[in-house]
Amino acid sequence: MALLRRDLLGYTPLYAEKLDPSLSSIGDSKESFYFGSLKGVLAQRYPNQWPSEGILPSWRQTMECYYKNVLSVGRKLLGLIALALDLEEDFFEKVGALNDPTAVVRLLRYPGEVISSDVETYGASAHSDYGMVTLLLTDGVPGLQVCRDKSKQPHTWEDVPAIKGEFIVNIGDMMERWTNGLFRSTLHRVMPVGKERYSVVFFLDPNPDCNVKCLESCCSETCPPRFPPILAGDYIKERFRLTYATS
Ligand SMILES: O=C(O)CCC(=O)C(=O)O
Ligand SMILES: [Fe+2]
Repeated sequence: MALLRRDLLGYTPLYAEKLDPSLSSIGDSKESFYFGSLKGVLAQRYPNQWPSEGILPSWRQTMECYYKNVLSVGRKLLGLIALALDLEEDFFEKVGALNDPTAVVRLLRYPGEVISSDVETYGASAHSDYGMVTLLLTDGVPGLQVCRDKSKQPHTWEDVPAIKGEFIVNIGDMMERWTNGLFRSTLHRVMPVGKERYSVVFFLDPNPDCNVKCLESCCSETCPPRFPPILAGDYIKERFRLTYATS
């Protein structure tokens, strides 16, 4: 397939990904199309894999327009998160996170029919997103569930309603590392509901060279950093390696 993912951009087939690597299922029951940066060093290093204009006229322009708009919402949201943490509004700009960020849109399709298998198959198995924040739109078909307290076993899952005109926002793992757990990343999953489902996800992750290090205001002698500093690029690479280990 011409658009099969290169550096994860383009098309990802059914079952290629397993968001919860501890499961023994063949993979998550969904297919997707990824695209990322439109300009800058990352765009040159990881070029998008667009379908030809002949096959999908105006599709690329529509997607690029969405990308620019959702990225500007994401930047604004991070400014508000910085203020909530008593930091300067442009903190995430200043530490280089938003200078050529790893910002990716993912178009997802979950098929309605589920393969019969002894092993439980999910649309998206339980996971938290890797980066700073995720902005999610769905077509209103249920399936998305969230676990409010991921430290408590067994996990309790709640349905997340889709509200027209609103984003569902997930905190990512790198935000959890930065804030020493003050902002906890959201454990979530997508259950198969026997109905086709579409969603559009925007992952806003730091530039790969950004050092994600516990904020001074979030640690003390009695509450030391729970995570060592890590380069965002190294962290994301390892998470992708585990997620696609079986593909
Ligand atoms: O499709 C959804 O509602 C969520 C997808 C998701 O969690 C992901 O791709 O990380
Ligand atoms: Fe997710």
